[in-house]
Amino acid sequence: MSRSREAALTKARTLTDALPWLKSFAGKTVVIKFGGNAMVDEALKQAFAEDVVFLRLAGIRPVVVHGGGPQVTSALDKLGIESVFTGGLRVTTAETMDVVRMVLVGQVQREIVGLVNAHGAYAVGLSGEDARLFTAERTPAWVDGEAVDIGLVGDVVEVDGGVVEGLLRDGRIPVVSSVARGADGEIYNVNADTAAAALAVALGAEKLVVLTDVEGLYADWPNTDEVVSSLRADVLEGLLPGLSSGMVPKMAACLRAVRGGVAKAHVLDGRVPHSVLLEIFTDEGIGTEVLP
Ligand SMILES: Nc1ncnc2c1ncn2[C@@H]1O[C@H](COP(=O)(O)OP(=O)(O)O)[C@@H](O)[C@H]1O
Ligand SMILES: CC(=O)N[C@@H](CCC(=O)OP(=O)(O)O)C(=O)O
Repeated sequence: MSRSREAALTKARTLTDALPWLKSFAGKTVVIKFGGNAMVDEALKQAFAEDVVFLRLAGIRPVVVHGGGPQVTSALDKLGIESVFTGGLRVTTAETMDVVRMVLVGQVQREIVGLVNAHGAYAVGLSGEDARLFTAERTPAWVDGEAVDIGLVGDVVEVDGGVVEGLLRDGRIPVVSSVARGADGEIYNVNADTAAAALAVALGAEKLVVLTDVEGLYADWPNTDEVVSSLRADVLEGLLPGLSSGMVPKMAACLRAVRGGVAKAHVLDGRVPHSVLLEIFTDEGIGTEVLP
């Protein structure tokens, strides 16, 4: 067989290999959390935008929930405000909250919307405050079994997904920031992994995909030799109290998603270009999957 014919066949096989996945995900909702640390490279950001547009054109309903922790930290640095994290969550004063809202909704969300819309009229940005998408309740951080007050940090206690459902019905790609109104009228800073899980549950999503800046959950952090490729909710629940910082909200979000009816949650390496497409349309065992 000629070399060009062989190359053509390989390409065709790559496309037909995706067929079973295209069939099983058609019409399904997939919530993707785009992490702040996976968001620092221009080429990766563009690859991510291509992936969500690809999903949409393949008949899947992608919903993006974005982070932006590193971007918030750098804005606070410029203002001379120190960033403090407790149990993986940012200690949030009223002054910090103003910056969080400005950076997440006004900067990071706008940038993702722009990247996606380079491909067509798809992305619509929303804050969790819009149409009361999220209602939050002030939450402490938990350190060694003790509750520690961390200011205006909220957990999502109610989701009104109507606005997102409406956008999906119109063929749009919702891009959601993790800022939420409290039932008390206060505005809260919600960790983006937590917000993504709450939204995935409320929308009855098929899958929650969490992009980050490591290969997945390392079995023996800070040793990075072994990535846990698959774990069940009950096992994860046992591991959670022993996990360190950044992974705590992430793995707790995966647990919340699968316990809330999402078929599978996945932590992926956002540094790998097109990791979302690889996860959804191929058999590659990448990252860490969490099953109910
Ligand atoms: N067991 C673990 N496996 C992988 N990463 C871990 C683990 N424990 C802590 N981490 C840290 O968690 C970080 C990811 O969390 P975070 O920085 O909040 O990510 P993101 O900005 O993507 O939400 C990793 O970069 C790593 O430093
Ligand atoms: C309460 C809390 O910690 N909120 C986060 C919200 C952004 C976020 O979660 O961004 P990443 O996903 O990039 O970490 C923060 O202020 O950094």
